[in-house]
Amino acid sequence: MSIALRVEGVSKQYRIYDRPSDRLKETLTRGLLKRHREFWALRDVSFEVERGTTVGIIGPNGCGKSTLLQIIAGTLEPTHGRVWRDGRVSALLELGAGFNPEFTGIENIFMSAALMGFSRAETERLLPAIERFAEIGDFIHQPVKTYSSGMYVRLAFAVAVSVDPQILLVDEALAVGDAIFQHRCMRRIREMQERGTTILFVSHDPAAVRHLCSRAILLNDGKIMADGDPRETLSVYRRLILDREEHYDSDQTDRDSIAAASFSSPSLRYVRRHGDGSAQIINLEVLNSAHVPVTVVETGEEILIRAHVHFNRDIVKPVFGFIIINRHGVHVYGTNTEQQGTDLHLVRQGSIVEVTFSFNCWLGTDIYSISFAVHSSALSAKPTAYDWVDGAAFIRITSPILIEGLVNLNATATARVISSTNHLQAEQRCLKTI
Ligand SMILES: Nc1ncnc2c1ncn2[C@@H]1O[C@H](COP(=O)(O)OP(=O)(O)OP(=O)(O)O)[C@@H](O)[C@H]1O
Repeated sequence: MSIALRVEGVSKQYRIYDRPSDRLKETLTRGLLKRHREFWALRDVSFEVERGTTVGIIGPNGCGKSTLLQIIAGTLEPTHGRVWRDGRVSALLELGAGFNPEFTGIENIFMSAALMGFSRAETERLLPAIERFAEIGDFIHQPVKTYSSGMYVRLAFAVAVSVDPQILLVDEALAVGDAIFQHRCMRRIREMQERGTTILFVSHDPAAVRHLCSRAILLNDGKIMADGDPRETLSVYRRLILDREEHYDSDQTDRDSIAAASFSSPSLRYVRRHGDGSAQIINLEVLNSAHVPVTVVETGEEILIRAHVHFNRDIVKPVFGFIIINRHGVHVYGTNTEQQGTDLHLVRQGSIVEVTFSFNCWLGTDIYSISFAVHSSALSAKPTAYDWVDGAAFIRITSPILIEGLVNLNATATARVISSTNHLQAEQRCLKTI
């Protein structure tokens, strides 16, 4: 087992001052007049992380997650203990951490890269990829204090993933990005997992922890309360929350994180696309039963996925299909015209084909992207994608009731009392007599 990261007996003490003037008084009296209370945000935290694994860090507000991540990133000194890391660490910390608000986006990129040991020439080579990933246009030349939180996190994430780190630390700031960006981030995180990057992922989103992490650590009051399989750790977390009688539980957190993600109108400009160009998907819409475009759909509602495809050459038996993908890259449902027995024998060059799939959308609550493709038959000797667009549209599924899991199986429930206490006592008396 190769270790990428070791946290040894880390504790962090903060000094709490009730008023700003108390700090001044204490400084002026060189500490003779003690005006602070001591507060331990972390107490004797130790763990190791195996190289190439993804570990989730969860816990209630104020339990020390961000403090721990900052100490691992090296931006905060522990009061006791130490951290050993093997390889370049790049961190997407809480909003506000990391960038200088007065510097422009470009200046902050150079500053962050320099802190990670990159030369100016190396950073210049990274710039186009960072700009492309962040996609904040000319704002990259403006001071970051003028950025919205979404733009800030786009730039911070773009920098964090473009420097090819061996260890990536991600604080939950990702929830701020819009749906398109969240999908892009999740895809990039998965690519990095495949390349063997070690990832520490702080999140309040149980679904994200379940899908991304092979292990989860629960922090509570600055101490490790559980460490192991994500499902087991999440269930300890759920019990903790219930015990504390807080106003939310982890399912609510699921819903909060979905609600927090603002929705952008879909645009084919922003998506991943491939194909040999024999046909071109011109547009894709999600419509409700009244044929009105929608981005928010209630689970079970009838929807139509409608695309218009232009043909640049004659094509025999083109197949049109879609896949619905959740935030974690899980293909939740997909079908195509070949499977549905809808056959267009020959489509002539210059034609535009309208394709419509309609169904009742029994998905669980989440944000989904829709990939749409036109391709040759899966049975053909050399299957070819004519045009394939990932993230062609985005929908958010809502539900009036809580739904656990990926799909809504629309269960019904019945319950009835089949034995009253009196019957039970009578039965017990009979049993004793026997
Ligand atoms: N600079 C500071 N000075 C004093 N106390 C601090 C400071 N930074 C954090 N704390 C306290 O330390 C504790 C842990 O904070 P931290 O931000 O690490 O928690 P967290 O688990 O990330 O919380 P959240 O889920 O709300 O982001 C909190 O009680 C917080 O108020």
